[in-house]
Amino acid sequence: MIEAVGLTKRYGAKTAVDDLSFQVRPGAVTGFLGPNGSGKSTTMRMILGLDRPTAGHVTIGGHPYRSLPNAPRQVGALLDAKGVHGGRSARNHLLSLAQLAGIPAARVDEVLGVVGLQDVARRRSSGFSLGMGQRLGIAAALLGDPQVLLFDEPVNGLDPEGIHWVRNLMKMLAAEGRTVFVSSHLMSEMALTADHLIVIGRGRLLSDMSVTDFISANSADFARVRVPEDGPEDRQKLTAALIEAGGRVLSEPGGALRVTGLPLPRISDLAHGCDVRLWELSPHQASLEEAYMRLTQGLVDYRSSDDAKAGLVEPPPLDAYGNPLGGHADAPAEPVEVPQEGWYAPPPPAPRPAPAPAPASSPVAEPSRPTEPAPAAEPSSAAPAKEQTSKDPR
Ligand SMILES: Nc1ncnc2c1ncn2[C@@H]1O[C@H](COP(=O)(O)OP(=O)(O)OP(=O)(O)O)[C@@H](O)[C@H]1O
Repeated sequence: MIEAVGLTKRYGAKTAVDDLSFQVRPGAVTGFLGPNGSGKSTTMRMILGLDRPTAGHVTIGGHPYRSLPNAPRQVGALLDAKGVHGGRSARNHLLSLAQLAGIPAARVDEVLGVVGLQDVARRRSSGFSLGMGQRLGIAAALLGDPQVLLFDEPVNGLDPEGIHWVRNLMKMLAAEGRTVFVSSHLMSEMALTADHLIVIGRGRLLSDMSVTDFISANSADFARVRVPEDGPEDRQKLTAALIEAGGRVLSEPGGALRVTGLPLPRISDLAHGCDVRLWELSPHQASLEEAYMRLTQGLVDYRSSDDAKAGLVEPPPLDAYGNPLGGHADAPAEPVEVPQEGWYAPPPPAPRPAPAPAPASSPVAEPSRPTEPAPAAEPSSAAPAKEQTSKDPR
């Protein structure tokens, strides 16, 4: 087990890691997430004794890394796949590491086979592709058959087959009872690989929970509702009914409605009640990416948007019907568009006030949120996914 207590690292005036406490347990893949510059690599370096904490401490199996007897046999790590002597062959690189740690040469050939580099084992690593370099780094981490493994961005540069292979490898290592701690920016990959997540932002702990709990704590389920394309007035009628019943309605690309705050049977009954046929009524859960974006939206140091404050503006307060307080209750019930650029994450579930008696006039849809950042398409969405691009200018 890895245990950090009050771990802090300052570089001059910059606090890279700020009072971080967490445990990484054996038998599970623990994902380590955070925006660029949030302190993931610094934390990993402190775990491995490569950086000295300014305050706090971190141990592996109860000992600081530097006090572990024969550490390479207990802990394996991939921090930087490029940290290889390019003039050496893959085999010689591993052989030199093995000799330093008293690991037999036979193990070198074994791990070369595990990562699929046996055919290029005698080639100089300077000619390796990014993906081959990653495989060599993973081979080095596995060399001592360690119980604790740390991987910093292990799927960087890998093709889909390679990503699939890394995913299965991580899961297999965890299933063998090892501690697997892996950082990544690929949310879709983390959703498939990790059991548990530790999320940091600006060096601080934001979340430490299972993937499932993380998604449900940071996002809300929603229903997708589609009416026949030849019935715009039906769509409007249904939207008004859904809002009046306390639902929140957004318009998706392709004409579907995204509804939160109402269970599926209730939506079905409301459609039946206003005589509107449905072509689709399906349950959806926000993706890990959407939940992650929502949690970290205020803590991104490097953002590609021209407007650094995009997405940080709170929407105006709503009444029980989703109307802006002081808004126009008699405006037509038109659903607001799901934002089309950047990313969109539905809000976490929040208790709604008890609905007041329905006013005679038709309520309006929830107010537009022009400053809310726009959508990461959720897998089954009609629109193609649009990923947020965060750029680290370093
Ligand atoms: N040696 C150093 N000297 C000064 N500042 C540093 C040093 N190492 C890291 N930092 C700063 O500490 C912060 C955290 O950096 P770190 O590399 O740990 O983040 P990260 O989460 O791994 O980022 P990324 O996802 O981009 O790899 C950044 O602001 C970085 O510029």
